[in-house]
Formats: sequence, structure tokens, C-alpha cells
Amino acid sequence: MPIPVTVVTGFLGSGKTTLLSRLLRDPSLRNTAVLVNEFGEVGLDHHLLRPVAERTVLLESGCVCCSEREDLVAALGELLDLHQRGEVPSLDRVVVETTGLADPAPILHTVFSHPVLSHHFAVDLVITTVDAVNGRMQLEASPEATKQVAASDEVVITKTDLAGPGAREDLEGRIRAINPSARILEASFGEVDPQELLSPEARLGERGLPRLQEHDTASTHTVSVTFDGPVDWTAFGIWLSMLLHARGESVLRVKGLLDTGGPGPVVLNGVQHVIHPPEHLESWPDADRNTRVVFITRDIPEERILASLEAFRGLLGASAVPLGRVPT
Ligand SMILES: Nc1nc2c(ncn2[C@@H]2O[C@H](COP(=O)(O)OP(=O)(O)OP(=O)(O)O)[C@@H](O)[C@H]2O)c(=O)[nH]1
Repeated sequence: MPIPVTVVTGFLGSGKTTLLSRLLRDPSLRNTAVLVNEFGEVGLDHHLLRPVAERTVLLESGCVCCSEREDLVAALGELLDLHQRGEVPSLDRVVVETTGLADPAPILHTVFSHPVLSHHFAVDLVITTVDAVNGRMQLEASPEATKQVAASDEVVITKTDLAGPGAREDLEGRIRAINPSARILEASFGEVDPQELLSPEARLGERGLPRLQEHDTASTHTVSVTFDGPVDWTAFGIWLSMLLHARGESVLRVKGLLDTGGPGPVVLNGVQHVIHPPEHLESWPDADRNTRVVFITRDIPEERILASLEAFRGLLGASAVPLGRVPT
């Protein structure tokens, strides 16, 4: 079994380290290695984490997300080496804390595409912290913050102790509009149940994704579709590969459950040009047996996705229908 890698992201100062420090105190995370990525020479977070984590590997400099990506490869490689030599005998999970401006997609790509690492590690969750006080403004002003929310499986709204009445609901609406499939949790000073946060179900996102119509925020489109019958998995894979080949940079997130005619759905989970290995479930997680796929895109409106799926109708074996228009 590959070792799960959990990516913790979130805008500058949104509470990533606070959340992680709290999580790492839980005995169930005893065998967790943490890779902290920092700008600058001195990693302050490193010192914050040291007392609570058994092992903390600090990436020396730069940003794991972009030019210094080799650092992440080197750190994971080193960790694997220690594990295989028995110097780190128990390694249940790796947590990568990104910088506040990081785009998580290249991190996922690094792990998935590396010829050695991809055999030993698999990204299981992307968790994003959003500040209850500043989050709304940050999501409006910063494409990085929006990308982080779009890429996440779970969003933890932090600093709820500081937020005024109504602010949390408002922020939650905003997060849902960007990423309807993410599970949203709340935490004051990182107080969140680690079991809940890291549960395998979190990967499936919200069960029964909300029936949203296309939402358009500053050229970010959220398109939720279903099909009028089971779809051919191979054909869907080809269609998706073509979409990602042509417009990968514009596809921030693809997530959903696909009815391919089997007893359970295929779980689809991708961030930009990276598609997690699809998972074939033995049964559906809830009573709804219909396909539900969410695409979060930049500059690809709903009509374009639907027209493209329609052009593939013959091969797919079913027509795509916007979820918001399905009679419930
Ligand atoms: N009141 C309050 N303060 C919090 C909470 N969570 C974090 N903070 C404070 O917010 C500040 C930033 O928190 P960090 O955990 O360092 O945030 P970060 O996302 O790791 O920050 P960067 O690594 O700089 O991007 C610190 O002063 C924390 O004590 C919270 O739930 N409530």
C-alpha cells in the first residue's frame, strides 16, 4: 500500500501550522512525517512543530510548488530511504505543509509523476485552511487562495472564535460556490477531530454533491453534471484526457462519482492536469446512484463542457445533463 501524503494548504496566516501542531499531538498521528515548506532562510514553523512532531523535515528554501519542486522529491526520497533502511520503521503518513501562496496542483503532480515516488506514495487528501475573518476578502482578491479552495477535498474554516455573527455562513457559501464537493469543517485554534479530518470518506467529498447550477466568480466556473445513463469508462477517460491535454491549466478540479454500469461508481479525482488513479468502489456511498461530476474551471463555461461531452455522446453511451436542471 502506498504511504498516504496529505497536503495542507491555505492562504498566508490562515492557520495551517496551528492546525497541524494540534493534529500532531493526537496519538493516531504518531508515525507521521511532516515536510514543511518555507520561504526564507529560517523556518519559524519548524520550531513551532518540533516540540509536537517526532520528526520534522524542513525543506531548506524556496517553494515546493514551483521552481524548487526538486526539494519535495529529495525530501520524500530521503524519507523513503530512511524507512526502507529501518531508521524510520513506522511511517503511516506524510503531511506536506505548503506555503501560503502555493498552488497544490504541481505538488500532486510531483508525487504522481515521479517514477520512484509514485510507487511508494499517493496523495490522499488536500486540506485547505481558510481564515474566518479574512477568508472572504482573500478569496476575492487572490487567485492563489481560490485555487487552493478549488483543489481541496476538505476546507477547514479557522479562527471561528474571531468571526462575527453571519461571517461564517457567508464564507461557507463562498467556499461552496468555488468548490461544491469539498467537505467543510470548522476549527478554533486547530481543534478538529483528526479521525474525522483524515477519514477515508473525506476523499469522496460531500456525499450527494449539492445540485448547483453553473457558478461564475471572476472567470472561475463550477459546472456540475450528471448523465442520463451509465457511461463507458474508457470513452470517458479518453474524453477527459483530451480535455486535460487541451485545457489542463484551466481545469482546476474534477471530482465526482461516475456510473459506469458496475455495482459501484468510479471515483474521479483530479487537480489540473493530474488525475488521481481512479478508484472503482464496490458499492455506492449513498442512495443516489447517478453520476455526479463537478468541474471547476477557469474560463471554460458550462456550455463548452456540455457541448464537448455531447460530441462524445456516441462513444460515452449517455448524454450529459447539468445537475442543477435535473428534476429531484
Ligand atoms: N484567534 C485565533 N487565532 C488563530 C487561530 N488559528 C491560528 N491563529 C493565529 O493566527 C496566526 C497565524 O497562524 P499560523 O498557524 O501560523 O498560520 P499559517 O497558515 O501557518 O501561516 P503562514 O505559514 O505564515 O502562511 C497565529 O498567530 C495563530 O496563533 C484561531 O483559530 N483563532
